[in-house]
Amino acid sequence: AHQSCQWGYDSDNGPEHWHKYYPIAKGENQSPIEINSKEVQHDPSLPPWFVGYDPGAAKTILNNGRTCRVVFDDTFDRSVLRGGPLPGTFRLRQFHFHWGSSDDHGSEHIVDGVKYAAELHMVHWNPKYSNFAEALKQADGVAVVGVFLKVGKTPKPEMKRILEEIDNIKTKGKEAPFSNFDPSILFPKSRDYWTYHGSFTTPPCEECITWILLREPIEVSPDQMAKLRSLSINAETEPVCPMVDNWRPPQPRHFRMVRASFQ
Ligand SMILES: O[B-]1(O)OCc2ccccc21
Ligand SMILES: [Zn+2]
Repeated sequence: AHQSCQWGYDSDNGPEHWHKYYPIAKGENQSPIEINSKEVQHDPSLPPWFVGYDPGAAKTILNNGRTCRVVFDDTFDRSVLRGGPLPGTFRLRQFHFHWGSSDDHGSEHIVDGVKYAAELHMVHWNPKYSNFAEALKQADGVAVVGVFLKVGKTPKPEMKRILEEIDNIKTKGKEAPFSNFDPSILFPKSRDYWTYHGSFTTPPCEECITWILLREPIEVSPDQMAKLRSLSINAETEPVCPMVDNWRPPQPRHFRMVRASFQ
């Protein structure tokens, strides 16, 4: 089949290959990046960010063969993100995760050398553009709130509903209803964040994302991580291939400034 629809995270279709069909993958505004606290600039003028999510906007949970994604109704300003570095309100479209094959790695962004077990991406788009496909062609088209997942002793109760659905979406293409869920319950206590301009961490790697990375990780249990790793990338009829290590390594920062909302 056409290679471009077969990108993945293996040695023969992984991040080192993506540029062949998505040349922007070698661009100067790629994500993820390494965050080095010493090079970050505290910007006291950065406002706080806010979300107003309607639990009724949650629709389905999906295994797309690369991640576990929860999709929301984004046909109007129903669940929105605003403030922080953003111009206006952005509509919540979906959230998904990236994780490792063991607890000591899996996040995409790395903070002062620390790799977290996983990274949650809450994806929003700028409704000044007619749709998501249009928005991803614009530098101010998409805003992603990134949340690090750290493994500790206590499970994160707010993750339970997502992980309970995993058994219904084990293989690629499986989808299940997922309703009445306000994803802001997944956020940590602190609203402190780093922000910089970057890209999708997956093809098409478009450089359309204002990243808002939360400093405080949320804590999940080893069993909760194991549940996430029980997803498969294969379809039901194919040999089992675990969905793990679906993260892109850090990309060159080039001349980009990372700003911090905190001292
Ligand atoms: O590349 B990503 O995983 O990170 C940001 C994003 C947004 C929408 C789909 C996939 C992604
Ligand atoms: Zn992502």
